[in-house]
Amino acid sequence: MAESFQHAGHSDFDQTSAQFIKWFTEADGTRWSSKVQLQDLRNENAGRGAVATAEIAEDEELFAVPRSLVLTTTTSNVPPTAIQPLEETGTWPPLIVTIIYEYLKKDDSPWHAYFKVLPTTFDTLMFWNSAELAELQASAVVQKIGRQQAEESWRETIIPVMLAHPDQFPVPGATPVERTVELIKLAHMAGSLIMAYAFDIDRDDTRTNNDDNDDNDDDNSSGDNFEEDDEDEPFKGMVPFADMLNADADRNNARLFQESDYLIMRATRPISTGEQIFNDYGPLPRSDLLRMYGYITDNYSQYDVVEISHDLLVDVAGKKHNQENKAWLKREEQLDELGLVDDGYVVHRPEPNAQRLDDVLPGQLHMLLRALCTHDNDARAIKKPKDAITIEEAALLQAVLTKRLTEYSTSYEADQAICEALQSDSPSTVVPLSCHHRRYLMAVQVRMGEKEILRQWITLCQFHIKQKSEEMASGSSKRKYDATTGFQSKQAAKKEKHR
Ligand SMILES: C[S@@+](CC[C@H](N)C(=O)[O-])C[C@H]1O[C@@H](n2cnc3c(N)ncnc32)[C@H](O)[C@@H]1O
Repeated sequence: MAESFQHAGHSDFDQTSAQFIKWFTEADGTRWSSKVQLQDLRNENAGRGAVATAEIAEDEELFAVPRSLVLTTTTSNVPPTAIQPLEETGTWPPLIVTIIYEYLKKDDSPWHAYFKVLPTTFDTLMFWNSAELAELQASAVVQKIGRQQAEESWRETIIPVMLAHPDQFPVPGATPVERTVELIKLAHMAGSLIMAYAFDIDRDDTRTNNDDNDDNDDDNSSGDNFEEDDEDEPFKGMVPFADMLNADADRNNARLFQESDYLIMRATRPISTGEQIFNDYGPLPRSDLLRMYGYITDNYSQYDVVEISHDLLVDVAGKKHNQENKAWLKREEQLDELGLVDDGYVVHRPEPNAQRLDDVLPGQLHMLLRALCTHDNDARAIKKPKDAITIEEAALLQAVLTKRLTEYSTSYEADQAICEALQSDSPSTVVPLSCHHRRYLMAVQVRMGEKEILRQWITLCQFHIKQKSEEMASGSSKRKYDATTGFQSKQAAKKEKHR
């Protein structure tokens, strides 16, 4: 839940919701089912949310938003002179400027009642202080926040444009430096609204949703710095009411569909009376959910990931300081040409019933392990491994994961004790100074999830090594037996060759 909600009294909060509903229902062309109610869910730390007041059938329309009500760079009257200079900067910067423009117009903005229900402060990682971020320990998400890069980019793009139009962007400050400070604060607010509230607006007749981060948010991984310039980058807009829906992993039961004149929210499952209506933000790991939306729930833990850096892999394999090792450098170049080298590799949480390393190890990681384990005088070209993971490869992976685990400064068990204390009657005793209680708990839960994954993978490696060793042992006693008969099977000979 965004922080600003916490301070509003019940009547203020309800009154703002009522004014927003009135504005929405009176706007030209909107439709809204009487079975959908906007509710105060602050007791669940979830701000506002939509709840079903009667049984809703699958596919039933919940509400419909005409395109004219969607806040975009084209529906707003933001001066073209403020938008045109940003044409080459992607979708985010012009929309940030548009949101700031409408926000500063206050009562004169057609979206005034809508802004009243939108937060101005957030719990997303962009707004965590250094003590709170430190509690995420070695989570790779910390490197993805990009606050400084965002601000640097804004100083070159949107800030000059807004400073050049002081009448349209009236902010306090006697000097451009002072006004820049105010505009940066507003850009953080607008950027965070886009991150957590905006939808991809397809221009053709296809489905749309604010799960723009579906593919684990690669469009937004650098999107924190709000400087996308990908030609395929989707057009974005703020869709009133649709963005009042919360999300919760597999409890999601609604989706936004795009038609030529309308964006329509429909139920994707039957929804019972009293049930919350959830949109789908995508299968996000909790680290990214925290980064982009500022909340987590246990239901998202199934999507958690850990990142292993390329440097760590190479380091543990003993190749890091091996600039003289021409064989390895050549192999690394080959891997790069095949598009297999990244700064980091994502390791997903194994399915609960996963038992075999061979079933869960991604092909890319297997190829890297194979390349790292290949003997230096083996000049064969790198190919996708067709055979099982070797003991050496599993041992290298286990060593990498074990080292990765040591990068987190507390043990899983210590975190478990912290979580229990935080959920006890006197939680404040364990909250470090300068940390907000809820943020601290979420950070501990995220780092625990990552440690859990590392431990699960280490167990899979250990099991694999044990099993392979047993197979080898029984294979060699079989060969001994075979030797007496003078027979060695083709398969055993092949296995032998690959060891
Ligand atoms: C698209 S908005 C949904 C409306 C929001 N609850 C509000 O009151 O403005 C997304 C934000 O809602 C909150 N949110 C969404 N789903 C949630 C959930 N399951 N639990 C807690 N907060 C949630 C987070 O603050 C998130 O950034």
